[in-house]
Amino acid sequence: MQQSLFDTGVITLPQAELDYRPDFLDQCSADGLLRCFRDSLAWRQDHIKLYGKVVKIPRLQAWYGDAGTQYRYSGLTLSPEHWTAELSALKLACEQACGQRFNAVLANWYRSGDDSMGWHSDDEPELGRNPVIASVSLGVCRNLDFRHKGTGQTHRLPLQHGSLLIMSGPTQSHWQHGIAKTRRVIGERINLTFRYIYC
Ligand SMILES: O=C(O)CCC(=O)C(=O)O
Ligand SMILES: [Fe+2]
Repeated sequence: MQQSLFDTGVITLPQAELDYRPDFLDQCSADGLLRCFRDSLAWRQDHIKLYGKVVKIPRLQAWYGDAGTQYRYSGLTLSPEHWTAELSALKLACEQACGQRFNAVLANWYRSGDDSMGWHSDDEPELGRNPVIASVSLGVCRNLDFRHKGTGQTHRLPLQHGSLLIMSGPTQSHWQHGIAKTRRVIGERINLTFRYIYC
């Protein structure tokens, strides 16, 4: 872990609090965690209902957390798997970087440029007001796009292997974010968003 108290990367957008730390993990730790999470997490192919049709979510996901932390998303409810040693260690590093506790993590595995995540805000009631979300990226660089709900302003943030993005304050109230598909032939990426769920 390479971050220090002075190594901050604030991104200035209206009505958002974003702090991007590209060097959160050293190369060797990031490589090891990518392999470890890909091979050992309880990946699932979930389905959601979209305009009355059941469709595959365009990525694999896994939900880990303390007992009682449930993940609700588009009519889907996931119960948490038990923390693994590697996830717990990464959670601790995120807690130290953010100065706050987390009790759950959503892992997303984008197997290729064909996998994506649609526009959304992490604003479910169980996250509380102005949630702090710590997002760790491993694998190929993908763009996280932001779109302001009122003005339509957009901002593109490439998320590097081993980076940490902290979203906090009013970000989720005023902005949506998503990962677009890309036609470039690219490899895989795993993203982990650590959250605090009120339950
Ligand atoms: O893959 C990413 O960087 C975004 C993940 C995300 O927005 C989420 O898990 O809510
Ligand atoms: Fe999100």
